[in-house]
Amino acid sequence: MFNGSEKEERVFLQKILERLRYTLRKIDGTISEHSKDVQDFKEYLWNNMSDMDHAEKVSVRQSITQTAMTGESALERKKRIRKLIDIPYFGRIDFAEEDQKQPWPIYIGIHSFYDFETRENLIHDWRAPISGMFYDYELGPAVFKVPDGEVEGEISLKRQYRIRKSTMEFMLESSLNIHDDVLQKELSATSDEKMKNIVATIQREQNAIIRDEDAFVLIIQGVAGSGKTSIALHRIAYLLYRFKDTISSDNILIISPNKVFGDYIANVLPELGEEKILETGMEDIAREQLNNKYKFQTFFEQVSDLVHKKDEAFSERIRFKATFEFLNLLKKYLLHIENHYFEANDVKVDRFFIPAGYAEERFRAWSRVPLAKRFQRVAKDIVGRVEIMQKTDIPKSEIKKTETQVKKMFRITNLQSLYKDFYDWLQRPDMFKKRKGGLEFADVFPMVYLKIMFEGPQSASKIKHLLVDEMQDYTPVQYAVLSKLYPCRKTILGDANQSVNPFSSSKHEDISRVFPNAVTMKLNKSYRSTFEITSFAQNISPNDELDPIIRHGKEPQITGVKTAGNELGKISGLIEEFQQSSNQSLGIICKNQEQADSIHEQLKPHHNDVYLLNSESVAFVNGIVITTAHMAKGLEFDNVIVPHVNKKNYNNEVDKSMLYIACTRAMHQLNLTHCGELSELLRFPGN
Ligand SMILES: Nc1ncnc2c1ncn2[C@@H]1O[C@H](COP(=O)(O)OP(=O)(O)OP(=O)(O)O)[C@@H](O)[C@H]1O
Repeated sequence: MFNGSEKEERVFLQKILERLRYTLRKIDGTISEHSKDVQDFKEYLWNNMSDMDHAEKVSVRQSITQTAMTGESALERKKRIRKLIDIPYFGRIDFAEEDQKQPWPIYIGIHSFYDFETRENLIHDWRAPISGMFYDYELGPAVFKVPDGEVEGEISLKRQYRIRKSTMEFMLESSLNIHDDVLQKELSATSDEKMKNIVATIQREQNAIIRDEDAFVLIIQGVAGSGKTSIALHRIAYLLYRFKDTISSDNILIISPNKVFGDYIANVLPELGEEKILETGMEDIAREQLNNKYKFQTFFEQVSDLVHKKDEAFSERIRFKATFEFLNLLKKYLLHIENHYFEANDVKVDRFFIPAGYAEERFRAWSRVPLAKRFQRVAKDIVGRVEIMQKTDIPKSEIKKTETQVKKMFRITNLQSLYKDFYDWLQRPDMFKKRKGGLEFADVFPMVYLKIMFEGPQSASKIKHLLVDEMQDYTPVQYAVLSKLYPCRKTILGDANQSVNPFSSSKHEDISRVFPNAVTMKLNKSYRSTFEITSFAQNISPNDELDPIIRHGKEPQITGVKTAGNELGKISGLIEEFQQSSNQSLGIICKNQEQADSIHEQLKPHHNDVYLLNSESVAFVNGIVITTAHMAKGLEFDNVIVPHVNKKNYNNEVDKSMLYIACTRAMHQLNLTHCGELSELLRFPGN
């Protein structure tokens, strides 16, 4: 067998490293040659400019561009080879096609490595079709796809390696549960500053999602810690590889909940050798679509208001606008205004008169054009007709006047008045309430939707794939807006159990109603937390489908104390314990920002390295972080402390969501503290 023993594998690794280093030296040589060539061309151009004709100058400039481009791609290759020198590969399968006797070893890494001198493909990219078998099969029969069908064969060996800084730390021979052993090691490690790639341990059900090429809209419903975000980013890397001729990183947009989350995940794609992708948030989209004309409450503020005060009417308005039925009402209203709000009149401009009937006929004829755009078209038709009749051109000023007259035939054209009118038409004027600081957040997207449908979207988008994370926090109207703005392929992921606003959360079934052809895939295995933490969180918000990974750790601890001072003392003690441990990150996760601010103020004098994360923050930091459940969504910490879990602080549906999110952020250790009676939400056997 090729490289049968571990000793042979270690020798082979050295050989591969040698080839990689040799290639790196060659690339370095090429790069300096190219930069010298560019320099020479430039000097030549400079010195001979006056004697050269136009064609000659163009030709030299083209050579400069060409050489510079070749130099850049050499630089790109250099980056990849450097990464491979650190970790050349992480897996191997030996595969024999059906009619072959001898299996053929396939080493799998983050990138491929083709040795141009020996003409051998020494390392295969994890995204190559053949590498897919590493994730999908154990020993025995296996299949992979090729452009004209499938190749069947047999896997006779499967190995995993952990190589770091060019040194093999361990190598594991495949038996049925080997995959689990390596996975367990990865999951037990302490957290990193940024989300990391998981190429070496992608699980079969995750691989199916990463490599899915059929679904136009793919919805991933996954339990907390099931790898949704990781998988979605690996999927993007896969799509960029698979469709490199038609899609590049600037054709992909991710909608993420906040800047901290964006920063936290920003490293995954570059680690996988791809460029960063564009990122935006729902509020930015709304601001752009509304041309920055309207002030509005942010989603964060809406959730804060909900957490702070009980205002049944406010909750009811949110609930009402978060249903699929509400989206249908908006659609019906648009139909209603199209049919009833245009009252054609005779057009009388300085030199001409056109009867109302013609304006009416033209308005109906343009039925495929958004209402607001039709005014211009109708005016143009009217002017065109007059020009034919009068055999003369109509001056611009009269065209403008015609347009104004046509526009006036529509009962309401101001967006905000139209939006208000919608509630009058519904006979629910109580559902629209203006607040001091601008629109309520629940009104923002219905208004954006109305605007897009009334006026048409701002501009055609270059986005070819849209990624929506934390899907549970967006309403059907928000999805309808996304579908109008980005009529491209989509991957939408989230968890209905982790909504920060249960009054306006969406389940995958709700989202499927907006995208009827969407394919839903589920991830039920939870990887982030120890079995003990996952079981604890399950008691707060049970989910029968959740399948926890069996990795054991300390039982979560709830500590009740007599005074607020004692609670702070307990938290301080836990911080010291953490500082003496090997763990890297500690999240102190509060219910709302005031509580986070207050704990921060009180802890600061004793611990100068605590960092407050709020909605203004733009970057994630490792270490001791004090934040809210809302901000912590999507993030993870080695240790988590949830303070103030008393009856008064955690008692309703919103609180339950916050508590669940907070607890599921913990990877290895979870502590909860309270002063006063323990919250009912935590009264389950064992507490
Ligand atoms: N196949 C895997 N191999 C190694 N680690 C994994 C794997 N799948 C998930 N993980 C780890 O599990 C943790 C959770 O992953 P991720 O944050 O992507 O999950 P999520 O479903 O988006 O979580 P949540 O919804 O709770 O925020 C991360 O530490 C990730 O590295």
